[in-house]
Amino acid sequence: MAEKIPVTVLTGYLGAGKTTLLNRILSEDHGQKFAVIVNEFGEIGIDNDLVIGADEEVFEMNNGCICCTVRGDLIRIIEGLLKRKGKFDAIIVETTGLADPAPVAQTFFVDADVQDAARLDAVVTVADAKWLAERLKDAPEAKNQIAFADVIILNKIDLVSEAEAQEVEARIRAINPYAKLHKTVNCAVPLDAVLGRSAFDLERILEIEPAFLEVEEHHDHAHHDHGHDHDHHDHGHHEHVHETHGLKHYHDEEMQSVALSIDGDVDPDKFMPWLNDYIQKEGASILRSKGILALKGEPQRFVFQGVHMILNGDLQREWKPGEKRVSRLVFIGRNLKQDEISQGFLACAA
Ligand SMILES: Nc1nc2c(ncn2[C@@H]2O[C@H](COP(=O)(O)OP(=O)(O)OP(=O)(O)O)[C@@H](O)[C@H]2O)c(=O)[nH]1
Repeated sequence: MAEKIPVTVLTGYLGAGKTTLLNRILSEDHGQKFAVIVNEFGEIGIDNDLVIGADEEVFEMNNGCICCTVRGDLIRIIEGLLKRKGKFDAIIVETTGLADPAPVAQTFFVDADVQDAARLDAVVTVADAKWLAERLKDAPEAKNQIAFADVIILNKIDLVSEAEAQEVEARIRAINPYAKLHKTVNCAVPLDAVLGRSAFDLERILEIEPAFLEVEEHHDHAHHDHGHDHDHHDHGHHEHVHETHGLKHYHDEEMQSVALSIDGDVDPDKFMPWLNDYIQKEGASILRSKGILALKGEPQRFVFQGVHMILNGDLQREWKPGEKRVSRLVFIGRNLKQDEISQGFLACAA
């Protein structure tokens, strides 16, 4: 039988550094050809544009709720890829920061065609050394991502003290004592630390999730009410738990995204102060912000990203001839003031 294509699932909470790691993998001189599948939260495909070489083999899945639709989508995309077998040495799936990695990992164990041709190589979780401890308190997905990891990249070590780094590592170890852990700045790890691990250990996952392989037989993805037991628990912070295929998925209902787009340029003298002020003021509830903007009079695209109050942005490549100059922005966070954000941004139009 032909060798199965290895699949690496890249997960990690919002802003931890998944795209940074992905770009590192893709830009290294490895002589391999990867297919990249990106799932994102928010309505506008910004992540896709931030991935190096995004012009070629990047497949996007734009679903809010990964647990309900992703498996069908993922299976469809992977089946398409597998038909082109021989063209790829490996597949990398980057999940949204809010994803529970379980249903993604499940795909490789429950769909017969996928199972025949592809194997899950490893779940790689990028964790933000500065924010992980907070997220473990309020975001159940963050905990699941750690629990499911075969490899943990404890990133942004530059933002914490030695003692804080040890503390966060201890918290990780309390959840997942087995994963290989690398402490990094900008996800600087050797490629073989994340790829070709043959590390996804089903035995261990079954210890965490005994129901992992219990799947409903006649699952109909086209049908909206497809037999999930929506099991609502009130733990005080509006999380709810889906019992899907015998497996629990957590959702955080306070988490929202606001995606905005201006058909044209923004005025940098208005936009920059607005963005900086707003992020300083509301950064506690804005987990993640990103944008690609056309600044008036500027031939290059301005790209910014933020995690809470920390923002960074720079001019990247030029707008291509024929490429439409649009200004797009996404904020992801808790209890966002949608109207305020929208009015503030629209007022920056040039
Ligand atoms: N200080 C510091 N910043 C980092 C490090 N790694 C990444 N960043 C920055 O953190 C921000 C988020 O990084 P991304 O790689 O986009 O994170 P992500 O996990 O892909 O984010 P989402 O796709 O929104 O979930 C960017 O502004 C990076 O430049 C690091 O080690 N130290």
